Amino acid sequence: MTERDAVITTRGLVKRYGRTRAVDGIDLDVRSGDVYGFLGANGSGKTTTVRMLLGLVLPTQGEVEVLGRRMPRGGREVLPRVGALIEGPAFAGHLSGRENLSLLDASGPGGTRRTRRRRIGDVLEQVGLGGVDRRPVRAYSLGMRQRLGLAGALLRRPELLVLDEPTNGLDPQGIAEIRDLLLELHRVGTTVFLSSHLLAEIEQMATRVGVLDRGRLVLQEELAVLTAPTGATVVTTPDPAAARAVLDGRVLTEDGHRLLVTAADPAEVNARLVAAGVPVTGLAVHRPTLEEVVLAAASTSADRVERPGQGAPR
Ligand SMILES: Nc1ncnc2c1ncn2[C@@H]1O[C@H](COP(=O)(O)OP(=O)(O)OP(=O)(O)O)[C@@H](O)[C@H]1O
Repeated sequence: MTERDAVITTRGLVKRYGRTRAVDGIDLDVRSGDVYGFLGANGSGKTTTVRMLLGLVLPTQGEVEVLGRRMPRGGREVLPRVGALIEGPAFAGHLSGRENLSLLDASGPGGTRRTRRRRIGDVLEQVGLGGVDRRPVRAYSLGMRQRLGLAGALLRRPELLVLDEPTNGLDPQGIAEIRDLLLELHRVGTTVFLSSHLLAEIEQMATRVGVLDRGRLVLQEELAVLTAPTGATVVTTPDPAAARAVLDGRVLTEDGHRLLVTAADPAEVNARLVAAGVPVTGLAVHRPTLEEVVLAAASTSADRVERPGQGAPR
């Protein structure tokens, strides 16, 4: 793969609050075209990191570079090119979504007045709030506020989106819509930095993953590399004992009718079993799931990030 431009780089980034090391020496490497999934349990330091990236919190130690500029010094130049959504975006409750976006655009740098109306209309449509844009924000659900926050992040058509738990408060349909929207923005060239405590969300969206565990980055790698074939084949058979006899010593694990076999080529395993008269009902190249990878990297963090079908580990 060719080296893509660095979009976010941190070196030895630390944030201490009294005796708490909220962020403990992390080296982030986010490149142009990534959907970077920043995975960590609640309290692992994601929000503190995001705030430092945007120059909202000063690091205790270490360096941050965003779009080639040191932060927070380069903020005036960099921030107009970045769309950000951080926990619980603040809006004026008595104003409509459209009015809030208008205020937001007028107060920040780079929001040309001439194009404001059109840009606001576009982003409200994009996040699915086109029909309710005149309702006061105090009548919005949490999910609608989250969408409005995302609309605010998109107003300047940013090169980089930095989103802290963007699907918080959304129902499954809302989550799927935001996922599709982010993937579409990524497709047209936006780099996305996405923090989440949801393994499934990161696995579905990210091209590159960073795992934060109690302030430390315990894993950072392309998702495709993390979940690359392991060189084993998963065989499903109604007669595991017979399969085990035929495959003589190559069975790594057996789980009911499912065997994990040392063999990179499922066809070869199939041919041997079928030749010996052992029925085969399923064959697949084995790949680890993100959950397994996270577990191997740091058991403590995997215990604490939320897996599919679990409640939030607070
Ligand atoms: N302003 C602050 N003062 C003191 N401690 C703080 C402050 N902000 C964060 N912390 C502490 O730093 C640690 C990391 O918090 P942070 O909010 O960054 O985690 P997080 O991964 O974003 O979690 P969540 O998803 O719950 O927000 C926590 O122990 C938190 O209590």
